Amino acid sequence: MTTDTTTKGTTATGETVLDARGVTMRFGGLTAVRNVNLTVNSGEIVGLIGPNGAGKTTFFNCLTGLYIPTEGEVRYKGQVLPPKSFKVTAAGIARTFQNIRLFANMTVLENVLVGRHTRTKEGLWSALLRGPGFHKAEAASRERAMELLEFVGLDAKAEHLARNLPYGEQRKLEIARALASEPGLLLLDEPTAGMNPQETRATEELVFAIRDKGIAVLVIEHDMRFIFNLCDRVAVLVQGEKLVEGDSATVQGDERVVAAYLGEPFEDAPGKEEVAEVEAAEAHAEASTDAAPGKENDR
Ligand SMILES: Nc1ncnc2c1ncn2[C@@H]1O[C@H](COP(=O)(O)OP(=O)(O)OP(=O)(O)O)[C@@H](O)[C@H]1O
Repeated sequence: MTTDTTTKGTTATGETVLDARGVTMRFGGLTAVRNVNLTVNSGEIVGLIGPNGAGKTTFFNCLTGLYIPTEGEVRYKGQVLPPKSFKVTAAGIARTFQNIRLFANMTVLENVLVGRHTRTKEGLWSALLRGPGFHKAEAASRERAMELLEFVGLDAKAEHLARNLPYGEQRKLEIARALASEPGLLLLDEPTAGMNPQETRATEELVFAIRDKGIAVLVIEHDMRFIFNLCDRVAVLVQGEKLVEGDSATVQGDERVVAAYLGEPFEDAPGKEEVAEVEAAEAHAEASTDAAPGKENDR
């Protein structure tokens, strides 16, 4: 079923950042992801699309240590990933979630600082004793967090509570928090869900800017315009399997992708001829009813 028509995007620079091989995830009798291979190279933005329930988020969870794949292997820069999400983050993969997961009662800045914990060396005792090492590390973290907030356009709201941000800004904050772990690969799960067209456009620009900073991106999205504008390469999952992979034009023009989204016509669905036959029979029946004697009496 799997067809690879991979073409290299113009911005792809070669090094394989993510290499998922034969990833399968079963939940009891349900195979949510079946034997999926996917690579992301440095400098690339890769899209993962598919109808609802196709297995996209499950695949993301297999990449980020939230699930241990039933079969298969995931490598980041050549190293097999440990099956724990905090270790995956420490290795260099960060993600955002389909349902925003911020600390609602913390400030915008604090949320980003939380995202930096995998990159700070200062331990618990240092934090409790608040020695000079702690203060230095904290100052450096705050500076970096502010840079990231500026990057996503939220620096002016650093002291606002996360819960008071409009929805589109909460999504930006999630991205800033993910970037705080200084990843080499960023996974975005439906980053434009619930956004208006302007916010979606701004998110597109933000993802390009992230890629330009040397971070590879893998993105799940239902907004096809966003995906096809953005991605060097797009993989299509259908019922847990990779159906097609290629550049935007290849994927858009593939009849199997259209069929997967719109649904195949029923095998016995009426064709044009059958429809014409039925219409002719109905017209005939109507004409004979009009000409029937009882009809004249009704007038
Ligand atoms: N923890 C789980 N236990 C059992 N089944 C699950 C679990 N997580 C996902 N599934 C099932 O796996 C299949 C794939 O779900 P998944 O959420 O990965 O799809 P998706 O492509 O991300 O869908 P959507 O676009 O709607 O978010 C679905 O049938 C779903 O019900």
